[in-house]
Amino acid sequence: MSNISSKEIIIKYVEPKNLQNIFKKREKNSHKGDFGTISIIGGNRGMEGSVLLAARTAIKIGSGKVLIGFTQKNIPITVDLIQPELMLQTANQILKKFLIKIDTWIIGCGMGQNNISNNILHKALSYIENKNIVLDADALNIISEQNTIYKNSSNTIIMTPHPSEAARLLKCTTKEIQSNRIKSAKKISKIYNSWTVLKGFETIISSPNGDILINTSGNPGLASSGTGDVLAGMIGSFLGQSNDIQQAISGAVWLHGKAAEHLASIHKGPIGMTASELAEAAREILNQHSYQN
Ligand SMILES: NC(=O)C1=CN([C@@H]2O[C@H](COP(=O)(O)OP(=O)(O)OC[C@H]3O[C@@H](n4cnc5c(N)ncnc54)[C@H](O)[C@@H]3O)[C@@H](O)[C@H]2O)[C@@H](O)CC1
Ligand SMILES: Nc1ncnc2c1ncn2[C@@H]1O[C@H](COP(=O)(O)OP(=O)(O)O)[C@@H](O)[C@H]1O
Repeated sequence: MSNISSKEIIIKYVEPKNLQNIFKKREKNSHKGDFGTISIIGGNRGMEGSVLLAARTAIKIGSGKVLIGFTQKNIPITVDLIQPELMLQTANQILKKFLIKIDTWIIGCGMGQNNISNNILHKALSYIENKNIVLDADALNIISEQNTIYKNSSNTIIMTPHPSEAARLLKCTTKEIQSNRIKSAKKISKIYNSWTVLKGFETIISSPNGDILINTSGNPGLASSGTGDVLAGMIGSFLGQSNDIQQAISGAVWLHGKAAEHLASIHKGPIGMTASELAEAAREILNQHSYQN
């Protein structure tokens, strides 16, 4: 990785040559159990698209099995006709029936901040043990109001705030976050004992102990609804496929940006690029990089 030293920190940049635990060929005798069982919790009324985007992405970039747990009383749809591979449940059913089968959780996409989502987040964070949990969107908004929510967790927590969500977590303004993005990401990691992915132009990744990686792939085509859900799906999917947490997170962030660059190169962006197209492009680039030699 290329290093740029400043007085206090060494900044490293995400580079594909350092992502070999993620971009790799599959063993000939592999089976779906090798590639993770992911559950995505969220999708309140009117925001079902958010979990669908994350889940469709996770399966497209290689997860073995993907379940959605809607934060609603009943499932709003019984099958996703675009991606019928997905298993659809309510969040409560997932926590009751599938808890020990799931190795990676993504919680928060379109989850809302009502009683049901609050209750589900509390349950999930107290029931899940020794797993990877990606906390996105409304999970972060809820936590920012009640930050004692997961004290002493045995789980590895990955927080993926955009600048305004980061501002809510740190109780400051979005402008303050943007004026020192590295410091903000490190601070979130320290306070919440988490990996932090501070999204936006040049996404910052901070490890729980404050090591920093910066990603430079991407373009303004990503400034569009649902691209964050796609990123959450990618991070969760790679976490389910590898034990290398740093590579799983940085690989997802890099691939997300690279997919946007690919779409722009074939004139499907940056203007009008959609989150759904991003997942398709990411699959193409992932296969190219994994099978290039
Ligand atoms: N299809 C769906 O159902 C979708 C649902 N979504 C859900 O909608 C809910 C609201 O999320 P939103 O993120 O829209 O609303 P928020 O109010 O959390 O944040 C939106 C605002 O954050 C600021 N912001 C974001 N990125 C920034 C950047 N890079 N630099 C500076 N400022 C930035 C901007 O002011 C922006 O208007 C969440 O539950 C989310 O998961 C979204 O994920 C979009 C897609
Ligand atoms: N100008 C930009 N350059 C690079 N990446 C961007 C840019 N704008 C947005 N992104 C990326 O797009 C994604 C947007 O995520 P988010 O704000 O959570 O969207 P949503 O809530 O609509 O899903 C993040 O990964 C962010 O880093």
